[in-house]
Amino acid sequence: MTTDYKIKVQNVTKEFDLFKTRSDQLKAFFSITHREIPEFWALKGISLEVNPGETLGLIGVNGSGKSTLSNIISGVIPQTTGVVDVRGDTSIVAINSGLRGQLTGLENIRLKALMMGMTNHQIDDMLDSIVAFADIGDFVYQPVKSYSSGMKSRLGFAIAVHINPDILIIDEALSVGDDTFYQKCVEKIKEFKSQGKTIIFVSHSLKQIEMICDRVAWIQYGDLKKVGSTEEVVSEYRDFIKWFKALSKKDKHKYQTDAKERQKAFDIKAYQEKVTAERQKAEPDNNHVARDVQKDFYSGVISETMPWRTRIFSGLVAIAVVFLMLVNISGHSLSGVLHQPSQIFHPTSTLVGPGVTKSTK
Ligand SMILES: Nc1ncnc2c1ncn2[C@@H]1O[C@H](COP(=O)(O)OP(=O)(O)OP(=O)(O)O)[C@@H](O)[C@H]1O
Repeated sequence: MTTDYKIKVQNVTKEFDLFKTRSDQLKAFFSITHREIPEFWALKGISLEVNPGETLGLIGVNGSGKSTLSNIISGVIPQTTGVVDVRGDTSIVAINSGLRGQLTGLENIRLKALMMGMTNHQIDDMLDSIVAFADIGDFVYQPVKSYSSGMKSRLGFAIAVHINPDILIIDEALSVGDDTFYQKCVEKIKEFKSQGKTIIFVSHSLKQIEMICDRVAWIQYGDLKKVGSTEEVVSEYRDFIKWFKALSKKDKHKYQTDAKERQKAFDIKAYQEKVTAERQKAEPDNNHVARDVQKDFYSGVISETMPWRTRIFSGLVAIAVVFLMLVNISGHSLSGVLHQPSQIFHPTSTLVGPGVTKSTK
């Protein structure tokens, strides 16, 4: 791995819990161990780098993990383990992400630009240009939830290119627009490339990949199958698609089911041990390899479950709140109850009617 990368992804995994109900999700959040919930590993340890000014294509069959990886790189979702080092602002254009359905097109433009640190004055200056690029007419005044996927894509792309990010991530956004819009986007992407910007381009269209990308990463059911020159990787991927298409319906189903089963059965501890062993081999004099790998795996990660200390603290706060409520209801002073705790069960007065109390003493 080099040091002058724009994006580095190292040993990145992503686990999704396959909850059946909302209450299962809530229980798992508070429980000490929630491993009885089925796991699904959308990414099983991806390592790659993107160089400054490079356009990297992401290809792979449906459900292979392309969107998960691009969402992690753009900070939309956290990784489960691994290092994600992104040197610059990212802007992601995806068919179904980034825009708030309740807000109008104009409000979305303002929100996204404000989130990127622009001032209202700067936003006013470029508003007309964004609206003209999106070319969605009066729909710009309507809530985004009423847009077609092509319109969402147009608006998303228009916003993303105008806020001028260092890194542009395009996830299938060109596949839903019409030809005129597609050409406009391609021109803009070329302009970005000539300005030396870094682009990650996710697409099922190998023609688009070949036209736009300098290198390609092929993601296959959570693994990085191959990364290399566009020509080489696309050619190998085409061979795979040809082979897959030639399978019988039953064999296709088996191939996909086996891959998904492996994603469910993925053992993160075994993977960490494998990475540790490999690094130890590469760095025989390093006595702290296990510690370094543990740090790389978990230090940059935001836990989606409540950490132990937070659980204990939240529990103590909840007990204190209930205790103070009971003291208040009992009518005794806090010091009195602390002195003689049984007082909490003997209120000083009882309620006999609306706003009327009767002393029990
Ligand atoms: N929130 C989630 N909960 C559970 N599983 C998820 C979640 N998001 C994604 N997945 C699963 O993770 C895997 C990877 O999904 P992802 O959307 O990254 O694939 P993709 O390569 O972008 O697919 P496509 O080409 O169809 O867009 C899929 O099996 C998907 O079902």
